Amino acid sequence: MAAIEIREIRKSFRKKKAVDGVSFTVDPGTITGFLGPNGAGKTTTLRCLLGLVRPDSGEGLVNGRAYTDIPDPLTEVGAVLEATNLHPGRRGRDHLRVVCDAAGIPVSRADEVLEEVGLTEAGRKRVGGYSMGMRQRLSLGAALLGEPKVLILDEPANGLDPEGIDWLRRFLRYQAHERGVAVLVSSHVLAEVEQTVDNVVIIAGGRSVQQSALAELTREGESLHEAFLRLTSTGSMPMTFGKAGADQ
Ligand SMILES: Nc1ncnc2c1ncn2[C@@H]1O[C@H](COP(=O)(O)OP(=O)(O)OP(=O)(O)O)[C@@H](O)[C@H]1O
Repeated sequence: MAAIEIREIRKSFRKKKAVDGVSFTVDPGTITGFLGPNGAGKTTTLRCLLGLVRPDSGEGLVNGRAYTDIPDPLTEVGAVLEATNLHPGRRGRDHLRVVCDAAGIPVSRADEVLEEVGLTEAGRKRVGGYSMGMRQRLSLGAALLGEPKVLILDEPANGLDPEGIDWLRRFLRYQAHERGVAVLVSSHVLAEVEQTVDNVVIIAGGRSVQQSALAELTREGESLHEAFLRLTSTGSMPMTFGKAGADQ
């Protein structure tokens, strides 16, 4: 059974179609990059999967169940959609301990996880003083508390410096390939995605335009960046700048 299954999800906001029939699966032990231009419908799809938005039709399943039907979701699914809902006055370590308490997870996991995400020292400081990269890592840490076998991450590389990005790549590969976790990760950092993922799902305008192994997509020598532009480009971005461009 697939660890994550998206079945024909459709969602409109007012009359605008945000997601228009997206389907794909993610198997245990694999990393799938979920890619698409701005506004393609990635976050909406992930929010439907996590029960935060009700799709108009279709469904998202984790281990064969809707997220909202999972009794102890943190032990089955780790999700980070945005790293902003952190209390600025709370210390990083306390944030994790509060999550443990609420989820019935032993608080000793907080220190283990701080070490895993490289925040052992910083865990004693208040989150208000964290950089964006530190917030990302703390949010990722919170997602790991229940030792889930499914990870769903929306733009986890946002705000990470090169060392942080390198760490994230090794971390995701460890989770998938050593621990057997199913990882679904959206990203715009294609050079990084290319070095990290096993499979790609590319959507544009709410519809799937590619689902395959990364190796299959780039088999003809095309980079992921080139393939992405070929599959998703609308030609709506200006190609020239300044006066010369304006005159043409
Ligand atoms: N709550 C909402 N209300 C109205 N429109 C929304 C809402 N959420 C998303 N949309 C619209 O749905 C479309 C898809 O948005 P979504 O955030 O899912 O795209 P995305 O692929 O995650 O984009 P990005 O890469 O820019 O984060 C966009 O046109 C967006 O404006």
